[in-house]
Amino acid sequence: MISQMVKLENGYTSCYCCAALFLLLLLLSWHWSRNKKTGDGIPPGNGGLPFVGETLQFMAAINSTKGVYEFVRLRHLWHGSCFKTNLFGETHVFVSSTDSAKAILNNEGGRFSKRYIKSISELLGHHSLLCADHHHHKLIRGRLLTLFSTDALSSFVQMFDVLVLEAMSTWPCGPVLLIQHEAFKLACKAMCKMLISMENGYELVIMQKSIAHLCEAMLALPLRLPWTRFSNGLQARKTIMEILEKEISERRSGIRRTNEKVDFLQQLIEEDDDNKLNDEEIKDNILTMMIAGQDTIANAMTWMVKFVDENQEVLNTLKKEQLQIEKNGRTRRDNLTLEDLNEMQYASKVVTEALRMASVVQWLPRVALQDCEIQGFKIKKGWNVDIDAKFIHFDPTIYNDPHVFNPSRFADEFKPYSFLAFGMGGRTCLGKNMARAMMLVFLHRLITTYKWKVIDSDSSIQKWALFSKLKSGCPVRLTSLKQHSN
Ligand code: HEM
Repeated sequence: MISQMVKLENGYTSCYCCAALFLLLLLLSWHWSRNKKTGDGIPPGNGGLPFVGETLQFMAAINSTKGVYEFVRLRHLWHGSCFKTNLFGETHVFVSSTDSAKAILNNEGGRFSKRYIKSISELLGHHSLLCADHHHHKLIRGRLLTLFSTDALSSFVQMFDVLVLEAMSTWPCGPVLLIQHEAFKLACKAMCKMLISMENGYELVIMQKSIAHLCEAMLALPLRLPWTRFSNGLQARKTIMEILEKEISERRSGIRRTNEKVDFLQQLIEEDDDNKLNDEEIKDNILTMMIAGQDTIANAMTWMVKFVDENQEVLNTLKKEQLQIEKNGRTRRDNLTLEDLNEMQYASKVVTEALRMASVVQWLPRVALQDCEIQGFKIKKGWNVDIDAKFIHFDPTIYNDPHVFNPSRFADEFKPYSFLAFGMGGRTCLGKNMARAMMLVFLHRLITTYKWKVIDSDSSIQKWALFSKLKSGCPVRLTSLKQHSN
């Protein structure tokens, strides 16, 4: 009995000791990092706990409705415009001046290269344009660039307009409609059609679901247990890879032929250049373009609808322009063209302002390839350097009243490297013209077909979202303009 009590007591004592030791470590680490002087030229910041750094706080932000950027925003408040932290066992420095953005984005391959956290590169694949090292990236980007020609954009605009009109013809007036959901379906359809000519049916539904799971897993802890988000993401990648593999082999064997050789997959398969991409590279990059071009665009469109709804003056100016374009005749009968989009001067500024304020991609991840200095701080080789696009987009020294939605601010030239929604330099978004075109088509059809009201003004952010995403999904009630005018 006594020996049992002694055992129990010993058990309690060791528990207390462990807890006390843990608390002590926590306090020491907190105290050390808070009081750390920056006399050594290293950016200020909290190193966090031994081994895990500030990963737990980062994950807590991802799992909150303030969104992952809250982690970054708070540290800017505590430490200033450039700070250092430790995430997933690696050092990250967040930089936020246009000069540092210029130096880093223009120096691709010299002192800096791109680097995503490991979980992202595993989900996208090692040949993905987004994750490839400098040399490999140059080769793949060269191949993919040819797919994004003006001719391709021109036919994409008409195809996307058809999809938008088709979708809108099913939208109910009266009941609540979630813009986020509709925009995601539209973007998914457009990307699947453009990339692999997949238009309808079961496989498209599987594709939509898999892409959603993959996006959710991007920021998850890379735990391979069967029930984790990360494992679900890996499973989704496997499903997409299998669909692509089947598609490639059917096309190669002649079982399936796309009538028009317009889709991206067919163009990549048929290339007969010495430097053509192999099947693994093709699959990883088709997947990359699907991911790069869906959640981003769906979120950007959703924020745009919210911002415009909240700014009646903008809405009125926009309506005037778009109804005039419609009145000019073409868009009632035919599909929108690239030329029509070029006439949308004000709408184009609305799109740019929505992209600035939404800052869908919040920072641009790079890695330092050698010791260097940024914003007056020493950066060591191997550190991750994240260019904080959102901070720059809301910097009051660059944009007056940055929290006001004011498309007219883009009537003037803007400061170089102050608009980073699509990045800049050698890694600029390949689909940026496509994305802008999609937003213009969507805006034109929405404005000229409906009156709408957003019925939930909540700006909370969706948990676990890689790209800034509205939790509410932007619910709207639509009234048809056409019924009124008929
Ligand atoms: C509103 C929608 C979009 C936004 C905000 C956006 C934003 C971005 C950003 C910030 C980057 C990374 C730049 C960097 O790290 O320096 C990027 C890269 C990329 N985006 Fe987009 N994007 C959008 C739509 C699209 C679309 C529709 C496609 C078409 C398939 C696309 C394809 C790509 C590709 C392939 C890359 C990798 C470029 C490279 O590393 O060379 N994006 N995008």
